[in-house]
Amino acid sequence: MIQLRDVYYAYLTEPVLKGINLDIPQGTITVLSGENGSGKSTLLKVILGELIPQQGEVRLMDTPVAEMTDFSAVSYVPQVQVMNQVAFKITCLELVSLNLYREFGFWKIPTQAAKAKARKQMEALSLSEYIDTPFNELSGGLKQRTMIARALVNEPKLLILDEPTANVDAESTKAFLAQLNQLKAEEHLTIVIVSHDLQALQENLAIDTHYRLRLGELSHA
Ligand SMILES: Nc1ncnc2c1ncn2[C@@H]1O[C@H](COP(=O)(O)OP(=O)(O)OP(=O)(O)O)[C@@H](O)[C@H]1O
Repeated sequence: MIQLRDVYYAYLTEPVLKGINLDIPQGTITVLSGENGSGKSTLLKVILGELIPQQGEVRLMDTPVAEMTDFSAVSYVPQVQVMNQVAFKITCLELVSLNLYREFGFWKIPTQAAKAKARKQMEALSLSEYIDTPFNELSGGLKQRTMIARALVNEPKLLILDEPTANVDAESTKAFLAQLNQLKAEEHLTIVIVSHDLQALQENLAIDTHYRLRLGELSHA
């Protein structure tokens, strides 16, 4: 699903990523940890083709990422801050439905079918009571969960999560990680998680591989 070969990336002169090799098979859960500033977000951006490495090769779903035009099978949820707001008034259901825009048809507005799918996805993440709530009024944890519902609604093959349990209480974290296990087992979803919350992950998540990024190099944790 993801392959990196000898990848170097530098913003300025000193490389942040120094010869990264990585193989992530389909249907696995990979955890990526490392100190603040160790390059985790940079690595995610390289995997997603947002940053082009100066050296090395990045392949997503057997295609060089630089040649990919259709990213519909890839969902990325950046870290959500409590202060994150969307610029216009929108309910959670509308926000989740918007990620089905490929199905909107001629009028380019969410269809009833898209809304029904979004509703089902929100229910699966225990968000039923927030369907009509304006997104900007939610707490950080609920915003995070709504963004994850949005990421899952178009049935991706690859889900990349940056600090998904930050600002989320212990009980919701546990429920959310159980859902990730289920998505791996039932949908064969490939999941990559950047996290500091290692104890919760190790206790509740069916992790296949845990890598640590340190001084620009990746090793098994
Ligand atoms: N746009 C940029 N321009 C220059 N340097 C940058 C830029 N973005 C990040 N860096 C530097 O690259 C290094 C890695 O940053 P990155 O955000 O990838 O780390 P991180 O492990 O994700 O950190 P955190 O855990 O704090 O999110 C840091 O030294 C950071 O200051």
